[in-house]
Amino acid sequence: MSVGSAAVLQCRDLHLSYGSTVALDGLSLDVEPGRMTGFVGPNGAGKTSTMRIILGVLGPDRGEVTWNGRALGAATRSRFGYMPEERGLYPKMRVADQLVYLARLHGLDGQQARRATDDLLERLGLVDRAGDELESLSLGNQQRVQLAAALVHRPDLLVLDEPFSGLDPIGVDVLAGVLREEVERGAPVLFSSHQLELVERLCDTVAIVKAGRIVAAGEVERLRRENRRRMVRVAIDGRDDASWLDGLPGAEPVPRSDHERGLLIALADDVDAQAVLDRARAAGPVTHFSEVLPTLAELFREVVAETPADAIADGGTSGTAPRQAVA
Ligand SMILES: Nc1ncnc2c1ncn2[C@@H]1O[C@H](COP(=O)(O)OP(=O)(O)OP(=O)(O)O)[C@@H](O)[C@H]1O
Repeated sequence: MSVGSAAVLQCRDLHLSYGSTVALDGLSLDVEPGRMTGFVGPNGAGKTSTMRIILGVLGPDRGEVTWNGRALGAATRSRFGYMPEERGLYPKMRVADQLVYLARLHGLDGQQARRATDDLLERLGLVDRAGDELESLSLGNQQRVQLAAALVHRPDLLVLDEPFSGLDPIGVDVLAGVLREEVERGAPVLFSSHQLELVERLCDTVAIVKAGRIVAAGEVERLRRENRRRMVRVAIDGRDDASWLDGLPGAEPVPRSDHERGLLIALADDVDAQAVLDRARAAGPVTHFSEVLPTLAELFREVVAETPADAIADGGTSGTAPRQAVA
């Protein structure tokens, strides 16, 4: 993966095994300032392991993590905010007390801790739950408290393991809004998720991991544009059929996964989209013609499917290079 020159956090060539299971096999990842980075990959690909290494919960067998070019130490890590996969707050403790306590552990004085807590309860829509025991809250609200716990010391970086899992759409919007504010404040966010539509909507940058290594990384828009599969959408007034494409090699109708009007057509590399437009115009009045980019979910399926599944089994010599990295 090429190095984003502005990256504040860099994971370089991380290797990690649990006994005979290889979890990370040369994973390199950049987190850049001012960006929300989505960390996606199939189950067991290595996302949680990477995040644990960033936070120092685990040490890698090989490789390193740097912050502004320097090896990570405990002092720097204490400035990170972490939302672990296994949520770890005190079930019987009241929400506000818990946040104040965590803020104090991070070195805030009583007044600062109270102010930070009140501010987060407000931003996360939890003011009226402040005095309740954590375990009495719904899972979605407990998740909001978890995020508050990661934020209470105004961290320099946020690392969040599946922060959106199980949230309803309003909860998603609340968390997403707070994360966006954090990025704007100056704390880059790295979060893992299996909700690819959400990642596409929220993230500036995405890193796709498979079998312990990054198989595609970069700006979401750029990855979608640089995907090899070109498609156009064409609507012709009064025609639903695709027979007007007959005899144009390399232009194939594809099943639609949405409810947009018109015909979706995949183009081979050597097919000029204008040739398709010319055909369409000859067939009737064209009411719509546009380029269609693959969704992140489609891109994910493609890069995950095409990367050799034996990348780990052979000790890492046959891995595919990342498709694209942030320049
Ligand atoms: N404590 C452990 N002991 C043994 N193997 C482990 C342990 N933790 C993770 N693994 C293995 O390491 C690999 C990477 O796991 P990891 O949890 O990092 O993946 P992940 O991408 O976060 O997965 P998911 O999306 O399912 O949460 C998997 O093969 C997993 O089974």
